[in-house]
Amino acid sequence: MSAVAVRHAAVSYGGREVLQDITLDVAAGQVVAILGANGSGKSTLIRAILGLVPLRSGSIELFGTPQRRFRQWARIGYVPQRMGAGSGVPATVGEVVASGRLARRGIFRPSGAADRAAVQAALEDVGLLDRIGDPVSTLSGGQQQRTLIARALAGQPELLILDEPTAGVDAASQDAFAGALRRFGAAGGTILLVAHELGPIEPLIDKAVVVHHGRIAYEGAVPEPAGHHGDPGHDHVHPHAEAERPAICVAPTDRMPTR
Ligand SMILES: Nc1ncnc2c1ncn2[C@@H]1O[C@H](COP(=O)(O)OP(=O)(O)OP(=O)(O)O)[C@@H](O)[C@H]1O
Repeated sequence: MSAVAVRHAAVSYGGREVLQDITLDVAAGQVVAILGANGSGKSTLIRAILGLVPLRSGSIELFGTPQRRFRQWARIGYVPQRMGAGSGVPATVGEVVASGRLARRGIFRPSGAADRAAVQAALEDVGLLDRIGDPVSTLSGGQQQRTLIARALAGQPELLILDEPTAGVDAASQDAFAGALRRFGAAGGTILLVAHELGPIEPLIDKAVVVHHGRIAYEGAVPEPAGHHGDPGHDHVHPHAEAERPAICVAPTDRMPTR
């Protein structure tokens, strides 16, 4: 079964078409990365899947249910593009992560042992359990981002949707993040993420989808970033899994090949 099934979806902002004819499947248990240049429509696609922006045409199903009838939002954990939780909110790390339990337990029921255990497990997973009582504002940007990932994990979702979760974060946070995703995937979780640079999560990716000017330009194995690999000084420190991998543009500086 598909966790996410998008069919011929189009999205417009104020009459300007931003996504056109998007068809995409994320199978249960799959790890799918959405790549593409700035402004290509990646975040809009994620927001459409989450029901945050309306479709102009086409359809989306979540776990086999048409999105407009889907109510089981606790099955989905969402990590937004930028940290908002630390800016001006005097909450502790533990409180932010505990807010990820709300959809699961209902807002009027006090948190119980299961909630506290889930919060602790999620913080341990991202390597921040020792910061549980600290104000979020005292954490680094990467640690704040890990807090948001822990918040999503604490809800024990089946599908994690992440929008550029590691953009600009330090290497330690990237590694902690990759470890948490690896464990989530190994336990059967489904992951859909927008990424600019895959970094340590590249080995986890089952399918890459490149969005270009609002359309899906490529779907398949993780592409080589065009324009860097061929450089004479390029340092080949990572293994190449297959002899032939498609070279396609994923960075804003890359140019699409003309067809
Ligand atoms: N709320 C909005 N209203 C109007 N236009 C928008 C809105 N959000 C995004 N856009 C436009 O839609 C296009 C796609 O934006 P989107 O954020 O989906 O791209 P992206 O691929 O996620 O880019 P980035 O990598 O910079 O986040 C851009 O041209 C953007 O300016």
